[in-house]
Amino acid sequence: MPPIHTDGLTKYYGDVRGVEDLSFAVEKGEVFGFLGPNGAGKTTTIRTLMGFMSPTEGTATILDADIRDAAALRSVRGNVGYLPSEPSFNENVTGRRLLEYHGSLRGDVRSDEMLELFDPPLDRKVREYSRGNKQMLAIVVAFMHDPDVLIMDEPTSGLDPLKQEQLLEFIRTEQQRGKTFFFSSHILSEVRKVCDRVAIIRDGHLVELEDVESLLDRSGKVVRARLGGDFDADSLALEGVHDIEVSGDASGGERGDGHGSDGAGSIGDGSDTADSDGSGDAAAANEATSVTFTYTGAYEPLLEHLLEYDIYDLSIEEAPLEDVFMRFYGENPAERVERVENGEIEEHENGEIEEHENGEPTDRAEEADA
Ligand SMILES: Nc1ncnc2c1ncn2[C@@H]1O[C@H](COP(=O)(O)OP(=O)(O)OP(=O)(O)O)[C@@H](O)[C@H]1O
Repeated sequence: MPPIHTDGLTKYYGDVRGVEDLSFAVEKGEVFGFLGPNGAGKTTTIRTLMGFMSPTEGTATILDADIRDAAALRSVRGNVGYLPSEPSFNENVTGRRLLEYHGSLRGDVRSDEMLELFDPPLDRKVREYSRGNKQMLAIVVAFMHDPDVLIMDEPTSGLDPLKQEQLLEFIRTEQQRGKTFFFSSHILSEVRKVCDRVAIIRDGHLVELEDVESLLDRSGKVVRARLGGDFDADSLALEGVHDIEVSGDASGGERGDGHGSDGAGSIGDGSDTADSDGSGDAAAANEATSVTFTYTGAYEPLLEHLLEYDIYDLSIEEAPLEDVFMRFYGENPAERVERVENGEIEEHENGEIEEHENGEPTDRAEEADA
């Protein structure tokens, strides 16, 4: 049995859905990312997995212990590390005292080693701790008994960028020692650095489960450029370019990078673009165009194309997770299920949606099938 396995895991808070019908397995030695926007159900899943709440339906196992069986779960706790989303400790004792206490519960194999990487001020009382200090203390507590399975809820939150990077690096090293990680995040970039596979949860439903490389290939990059020269927006219709927005801009910098300025408009929507700032002929030589788009292809053809212009600024970043959701899962999954049940749409195995009219496939859908 995989170290973590869920089977139809469902948790409702009264009438409020936390998560519904989650089924997945986390394999030994895997770093498994659990991704979703705020309120998607990440914490609910983790707290249910840890046995802090009973599932409404379905179940899960951790190291073969059924989470509904408190005694079984207790027997494996010593081999599970847990990092909550908002660590709460007894505020009136020192960090050192807390480590001694947790060491007495589950053992302390490596707190000294951990403290070299994550170093909260141990002799101060926890109530004096900053958010980042508390997070570091919680990380030491999660790892100090050297568990085989680590369950972590947004583990980098509260850490400064250097410590965030150290934690991700530490996770990679621990994975090589055969440790299994299940961690939630809403930050795609950190997930891509360490995870083998990701599950994406939205509105309590699992909407995707795939390896990270495939997800990133599909999610694309956000490209922002400020280009000089005689910019022709239509020429950007390269394969893999989506959601183009352009705006006129003055290259002297008075108007910032122009992103999101009043002049913004989509190609084809009839809005004025390169000249929208009305800067006139005198400024023409200094005129720049800001362009933002999503790109899913190889870099070379894109860069070759952009090099036809003077490039004042260029940034290529991963698409925010929210954009990934909108691109691939723009519809609320629960509504989608309802529409399938009502015969309004049909969902094919390749993920394509076929629209029906009055319960019948449209001509367009039939053509697509042919
Ligand atoms: N104690 C609770 N009582 C009632 N509803 C709750 C409770 N905890 C969570 N919920 C609801 O369950 C859903 C999932 O919340 P959850 O906290 O699991 O999401 P999350 O993905 O962890 O979000 P975030 O990234 O903001 O921490 C939300 O609709 C939330 O409002």
